[in-house]
Order: sequence, then structure tokens, then C-alpha cells
Amino acid sequence: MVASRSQLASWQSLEKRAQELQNTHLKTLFANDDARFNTFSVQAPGILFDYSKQLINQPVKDDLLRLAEECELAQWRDKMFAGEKINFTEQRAVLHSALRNRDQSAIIVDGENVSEQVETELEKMRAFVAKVRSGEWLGFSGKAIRHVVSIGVGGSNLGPQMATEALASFADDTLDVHYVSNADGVQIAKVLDAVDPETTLFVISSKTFTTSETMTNAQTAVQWLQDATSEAGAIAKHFVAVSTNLEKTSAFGIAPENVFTMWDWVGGRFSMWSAIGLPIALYLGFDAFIELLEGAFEIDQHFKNQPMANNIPVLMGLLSVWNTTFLDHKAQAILPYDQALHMLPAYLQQGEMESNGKSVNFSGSRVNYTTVPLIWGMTGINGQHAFYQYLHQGTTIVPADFIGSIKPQVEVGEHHRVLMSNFFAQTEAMMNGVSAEQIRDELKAKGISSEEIDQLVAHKVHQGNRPTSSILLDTVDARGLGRLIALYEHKIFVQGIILEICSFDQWGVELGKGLAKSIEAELSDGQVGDHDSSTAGLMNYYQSKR
Ligand SMILES: O=P(O)(O)OC[C@H]1O[C@H](O)[C@H](O)[C@@H](O)[C@@H]1O
Repeated sequence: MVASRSQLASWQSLEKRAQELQNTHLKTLFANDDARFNTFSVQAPGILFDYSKQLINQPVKDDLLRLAEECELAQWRDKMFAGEKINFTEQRAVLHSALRNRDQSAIIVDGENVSEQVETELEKMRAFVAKVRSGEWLGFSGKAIRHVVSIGVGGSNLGPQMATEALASFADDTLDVHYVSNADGVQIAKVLDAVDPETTLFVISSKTFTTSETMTNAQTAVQWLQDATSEAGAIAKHFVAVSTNLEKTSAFGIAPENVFTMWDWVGGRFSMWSAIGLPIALYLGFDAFIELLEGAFEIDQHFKNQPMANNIPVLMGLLSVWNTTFLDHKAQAILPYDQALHMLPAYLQQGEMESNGKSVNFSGSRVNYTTVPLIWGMTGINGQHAFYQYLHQGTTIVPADFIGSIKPQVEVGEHHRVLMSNFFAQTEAMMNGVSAEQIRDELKAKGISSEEIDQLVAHKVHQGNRPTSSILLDTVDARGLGRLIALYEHKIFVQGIILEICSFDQWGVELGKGLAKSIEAELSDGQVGDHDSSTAGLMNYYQSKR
């Protein structure tokens, strides 16, 4: 019988250390140790990870590593890479790493070598992308494709859209790509207004091919095409799908040769490396897509082979557990100082919160600790002028990841220096804060009266001691993005193992998927059924005003 997490010796020691460190200020840790940056920073290909501004010391790091050992993290990691069915609530392997297994070593699941399947599908993608981008693939009126409209939601949308936004600087003008995810018709209406039926290709991305938002948007797209042409073969020329559900894609009318496969061992939120990434490849070219996979593969190797003490995703996962579970910080900000990464917070929200936002352990017992934090954020510079007030002086401490690049995608005058000065200044200020004494001196030097100083000082004090990690990437190109996303994917895995959370199902979302169906039927025939008075009241009010 494996001991519950909170009975482990390392866990109990960490609880004590958390209490001891609660009253220690980060700036004291720096003052007492000149080598702190060197001790608590680590590099991987194209990445520096500095966690010296986290409220830890060597004994805490040692205990966290001991916790990883006691939770058999290395064994779980190896099981994941080997294709064991570690998603046991759904009896599935967890193999997003197989999608970028660039050395093509065999990975066997249920007697099949999935590496071969992945290569076959990549080859199909490569050929298709070449046809579309070269103008060989023709629409119903004989014109080449100019616009791609990707329809999907959640994991079938966020990854491709985030990567498209991140890498747009590298796109040529062969194709433009649009994303439709919301069931709110305003989104698809706007996209359809901007494109031309003769030259538009729809990619319907849905692992299950049953998600109602996606199916509603896909039907609207079909109708729009049919309004433009009565040609029988038009659907085959303008619609492709990415799905595991070949029955449903065929029932929808998509020809089998136009369906790209994914597998049940890829979770939606980890699927941008599969054919779900088709819009990325169409937009940027297939070579860029391979670069993305290469970057992720480098981090897979790092995660597999580096000792735990220098393993970035391991450290990121352990630090998250330290901050959330032991220091009780219930939120985590993601702050990119690179415009290319502006969708990263939204992407990681799904990645981390859908994976680990759960409250029972492997054996189904309710956990007696906080699991993962609330993930939020936006580009750092914009955040500085919006919510950083809260980060600096709010009553809640929010640990933050600062993410920047050494080389911007576009060098414009002094812009990058201005941008990165803010990055460095903010992490320094969050760590050091500003003391009452400093403020008094500053105000005195300005000739402000002592009465006024007394009144102001408390408002201007910054306690500091706000933990941050800094991630510096060489640059955000396809390879760099692949590295960054793979780091976070493995961090999420580490959190899951340490917290004993089944990271790869999402029953909480499945619930929502079913809930709206019966209500939709009631709204459709105008008969509000048996609901609580609030739900019935809202539905009646809505109906009365339609
Ligand atoms: O790809 P689909 O089957 O359409 O699912 C789309 C999304 O549906 C739900 O929201 C799930 O929680 C997500 O993980 C998934 O990515």
C-alpha cells in the first residue's frame, strides 16, 4: 500500500520548511548568498530558467527532489514515454511525445508501433500541405485555395491558434488562416464575410467529432458553401477533417482521404503536434511544423535524461507544488514579454487547469491539500498597466512566470531594450519591494513635509517577497515555441504525479458537454422543463424577449 502523499517524510518536512520560510524575505536570501543565481538557475537548449527568485533554499530543493523520488516520478515519466496506459480512468496511453519522436524509435501500444503511424500521418500532412500551398489543390471553380478556416474548440483550437499567432512573423502570404471556436454566430459570420467560397478550405478539427459548438459551426460552413455552389463535389474540395472518429466524419460527408487521423492516446490539450496542427503547417509551411516538433523533441530528451536536480520541467512542477500546496498561493500568473506569446496564458489555462484542476487522488479519495493554482495572465507590458498593482501590493501573493526572448522576431529601434528593461525591473521589484525607510528618504529628498510623508508612506510601501521564475528563450521561432510548450506540458505531468492527480481525463468538462443538450431541446420547442426556479426563470425571461 503506497502511503498517501501527505504521509510521506519529504511532504511532512516540506510542511515544516514552509512554516519556517514564511517569515523569510527573498531579499535576505539574496543578501546571504552571492551565488544564488548560479545555484538556482539552469539551462536547456535555447532556454535559461531562473528560479532563484522563488522562496526556496537548498533544503527545500532537496526535499522537493526527495518528494519526487518518493512519488516515483522518474518511473511514471518512463511509463508515459513507453506508452503504458497511465491514463487509467480512460484506459489510454499518454503519448503526445510520440507525435514528435524525431528519432522514430519504436513505441508499442496494443501491439502497434505508434511511431510508424505518426510518420504515416505526417507524410499525409506533408503531401496535403504541399498541394494546397502550391496551388495544385483546387476549389470547386478551379481556383487555388487562399483562405483556411479552422473550426474547432478547446484543444482542437487553442494550440493551433496560439502557434499561428506566435509565428505569424514567419508566414508568407500564400494563405491566410482564420479560427472559429465560439458557438456565438457572430464569430463565424465575421470570418465568412472576409473569405471567398471559391478559394476557402475548411479544416474541421474535433477529436470526438461530436462537440456541439464545432458541429454547429461546421454545418453553418457547409450551408454557406452550398449557398455558393450546387456542385456535388464541392464539399470534398473544401472540407477536410482531423478526428479519431472516422464514422462521424464520414456521416458528416467528408471523404475518407480528406480525414487526418489522431489517436485516443493524444489528449486534446496536448494535440497541436498531431494533425490538429494542420492549420499551422498550412500557414507556415510543413518545414516550420517539423521545426516545432524538433523543439519539443529536444525538451522531451531533456526531461527524460537530465538529472532531476537540473531538469527544468521537473523543477517547474515541483516549484508549482511548493508555491500552491505548501505556501498556499492559490493563483499563478503567466506573463509573456514577447507579443508573439500573447495567447500563451489562455493556452496554459487549458493545459494546466483542465489537466490538474481536480480534487481526488489516484485511488479516488478526496485530497487534503490544494492541487493546482488558478492560471491567468496576459502580455506583461499590458498587464503592467492593468493588474500589476494587485501583484505588487494586493493582499494575495501571486507567483508569476516571466517569459521573454533574447532576440525579438522583429527588431525595431530601441523597442526590445525598453521591453526587456521592464521584464527585469518588474521581477526585481516583486522580489525586493520598497521599504518605508526608502520611501521616507525619497520623499524627504523631494522636500515633502514630514506630515505629508507620514500620511503617504504606508500607501507607498511594497512588501516585495513575491516569487517569480524567469524563462529566457533565444527567440520565439517554431523551434523555440516547440521547446517552451513542451516544457509546460511536462511541468503539468510532474504536478499531476506529485499531487496524485489523474491529469489526462476531464470529466468536469464532459459533464458540461451533455448538460446543454436537453435545455437546447426545450428552447427549441418553447417548453421550459423541470428546473430550479432560477434556471427556469432565466429561460422564460430569455424566451419572452426573443
Ligand atoms: O476535439 P473535440 O473532441 O471537439 O473536443 C474539444 C474540447 O472539448 C472539451 O472542451 C474538452 O474538455 C477539451 O479537452 C477538448 O479539447
